[in-house]
Amino acid sequence: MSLVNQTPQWQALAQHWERLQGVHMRDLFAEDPQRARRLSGEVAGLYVDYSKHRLTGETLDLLLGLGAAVDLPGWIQRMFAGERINATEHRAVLHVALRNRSNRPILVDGEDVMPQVNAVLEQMAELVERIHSGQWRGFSGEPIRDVVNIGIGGSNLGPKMVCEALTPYHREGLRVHFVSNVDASHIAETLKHLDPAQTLFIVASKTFTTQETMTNAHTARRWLVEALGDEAAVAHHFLAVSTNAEKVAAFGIDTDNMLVFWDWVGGRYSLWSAIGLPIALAVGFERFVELLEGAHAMDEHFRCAPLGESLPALLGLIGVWYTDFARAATHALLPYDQHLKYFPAYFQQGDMESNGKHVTREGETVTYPTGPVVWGEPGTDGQHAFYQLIHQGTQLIPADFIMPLTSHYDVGDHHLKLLANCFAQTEALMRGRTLEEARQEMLAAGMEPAEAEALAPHRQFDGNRPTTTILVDQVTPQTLGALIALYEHKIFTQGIVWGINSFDQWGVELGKQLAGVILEELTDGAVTARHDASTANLLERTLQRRA
Ligand SMILES: O=P(O)(O)OC[C@H]1O[C@H](O)[C@H](O)[C@@H](O)[C@@H]1O
Repeated sequence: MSLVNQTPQWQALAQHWERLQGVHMRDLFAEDPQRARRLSGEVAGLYVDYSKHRLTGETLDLLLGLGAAVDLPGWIQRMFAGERINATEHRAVLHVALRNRSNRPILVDGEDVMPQVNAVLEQMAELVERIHSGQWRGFSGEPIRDVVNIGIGGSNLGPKMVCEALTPYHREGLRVHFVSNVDASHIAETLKHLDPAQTLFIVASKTFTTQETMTNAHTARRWLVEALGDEAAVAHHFLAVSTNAEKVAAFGIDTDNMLVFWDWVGGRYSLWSAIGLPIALAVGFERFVELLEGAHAMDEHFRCAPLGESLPALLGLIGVWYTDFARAATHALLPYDQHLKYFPAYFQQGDMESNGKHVTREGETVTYPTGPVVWGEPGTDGQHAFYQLIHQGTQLIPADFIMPLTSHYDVGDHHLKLLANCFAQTEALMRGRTLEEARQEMLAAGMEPAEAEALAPHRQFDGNRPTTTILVDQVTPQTLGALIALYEHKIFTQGIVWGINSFDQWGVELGKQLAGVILEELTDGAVTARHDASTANLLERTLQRRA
């Protein structure tokens, strides 16, 4: 296929964007009292309002036309059918199979993957039960009180984000920790407070070769064996989650203590697999299944709904609208829930590793922007830090506001204040404040006309800044599952429109290779490889100063 920006649908959108300049959302709302109702939808416990966007019915028709032109519906079917759509790695993309609660057969090369998926879920359930009931004992016979997940990237961010998000559901008596960074401080500070006799490590790595994870795993192993005085202790204190049984065995973890997943699960889409074990340990296996159910409900919606009603497809297409036509370079995720604090970081990987690509599936260089920079922090904290730029800066930053209607914490009027702030922000971003309004407000407050005149431009807001609001009644395992799947499919939609492969990540390889070379040089104390002058100088200085 030629580049998507050569299609008539794209050209029509570009012209349409030009025509929409000068149209303010305020006017769109004023013209159409049904706008909020028309441009919102509800699926799997999520209510999504996408009316505060710089778009009209015609925009949506054109975007849907673009989705049809790139055969988005066909690609959705191909993913769900287990086709090897990750062509650079010759892999299917089947995180949806991991949460396929209908158990509908999903075939990869003619073989149904569901029996394997269900078998590992069984294994997880048994393991969780044994650990929770105290049947699983440490080497010296003590029950497990602390679980340390050692993993990085997709083998860390997902379970960490979900464990934090579901804090109100945590079971008593078992604490879950996450160690990811190769910086020694991470593991040292974590282990400092733990009792080896009561600690279980999960070494989580799809490849079981990742430097950071292997380094931390070896450090944990040494710590344990030194404390318990016997190599045999490892079998009682280490589990592995991986696709690579050989490497797990080579590390010294009994493959009986290994949970598998498959090459058709991308690391950043793996929390639904045994990589989610820390979640099941933190909140119980039933809750983990509810998480899967929530995601499955969103999957079914994405698989079956027509594009015009598909919330993930619509959000994806609206994202394309801003990235490619408004040239917005970033996208903010703003959860109004403190326990969703890792949600932006999680989808930073989810989105940026998936759609941070500059060639099409066919290897052609794109001539349009692809994945935006994804970032964010929970509200209301962000309001007092970076929202200024979203309101009055020179960049257009589409933002998602994620808001639970009820809190798990019934404390005074905190939650009403949280809600009020969330809605006020999106209203302010949309409406803005005209120069005249700013002037009149100051005059009404008794300010001298000359000063009001001088200050008005500073206190004027253009508004017309786009936001999506996602409401959930409460953050539960189910609604969280649906929310994560919503974003996963949004990312998929965008990758299809841009014609890129969202499921590989070759961009992280080069740095890894060079790190290997440099590590050898640092270990040997001599710079021997060819480096640019800056790197060579930095390495020399490092060696001198550390000598
Ligand atoms: O699970 P692992 O094989 O250890 O990989 C951990 C992470 O490292 C890689 O560098 C990739 O960029 C990530 O997609 C992956 O999630």
